[in-house]
Amino acid sequence: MTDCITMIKYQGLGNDYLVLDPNKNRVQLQGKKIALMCQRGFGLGADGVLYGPVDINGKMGVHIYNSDGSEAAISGNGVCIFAKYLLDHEYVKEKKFEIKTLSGSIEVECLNSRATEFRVNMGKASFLSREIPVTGEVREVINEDFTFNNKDYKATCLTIGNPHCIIFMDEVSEKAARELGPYVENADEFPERMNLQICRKIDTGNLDIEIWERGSGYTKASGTGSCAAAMAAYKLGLTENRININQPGGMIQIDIHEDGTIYMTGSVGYVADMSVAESFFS
Ligand SMILES: N[C@H](CCC[C@H](N)C(=O)O)C(=O)O
Repeated sequence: MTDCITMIKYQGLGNDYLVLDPNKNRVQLQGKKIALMCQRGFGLGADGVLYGPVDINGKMGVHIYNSDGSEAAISGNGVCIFAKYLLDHEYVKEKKFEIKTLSGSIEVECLNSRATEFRVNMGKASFLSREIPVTGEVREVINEDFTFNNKDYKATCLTIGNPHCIIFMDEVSEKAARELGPYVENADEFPERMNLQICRKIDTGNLDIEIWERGSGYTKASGTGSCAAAMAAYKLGLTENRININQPGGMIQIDIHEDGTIYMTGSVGYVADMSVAESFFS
């Protein structure tokens, strides 16, 4: 029997990823193969692929891919899932360690013995247009007028290492996210495309969000999306600095520190070891 390729599926509040470890499989990853693997009809079904551990600037790191095969600099749920993988497979033994991503070194802390709860230092956000990026003169993109699909919206945009557009609405639903998401993701104002979170304030400690991810479409949860929604609400003076972000897959707690550092607390679960057909890689 030919060497089978194993991928391990995990999920973070229903935001599911396949981990492909190059130390355990001799494979070459290409974008279109990732997209095929992630398909829920012809493939294994996932919101993305985590390829690692690999060496990134001399540190243990992970490459993060969306289900369309595009590479993302950061994923909050992805980092929590990869941290669990590293602990489950004894790449690390400490409870606190760093994972290198294209957006930098991310400090993670495992909060329980089953390695299902993690606290992640997601760094600081920036609302600066040239960093997100958003076209036009350099400014902070706060409560700005945009037109998507011929409708007018007020949006706040920021980067958490990946770009996010936050729109507060009275109706936050899967339907609304699916309708608006593709227009925001691919708007001309966003040269590197865009993740969308539509939000409703419940009170100064709770937001409801629905998500349309750049490169993955509708998902049940988003770590960076939760950080972005919380940071936008806090910047707009709508919330305290500890905010529960309620989303279809569950709740992610966000803490914003005095210096602007954002911490997220997320939960992840192991789903399955999968033996994958060679045809996905040939
Ligand atoms: N689709 C995102 C990356 C994954 C974000 C989300 N799954 C998370 O948990 O942060 C992007 O292209 O920037």
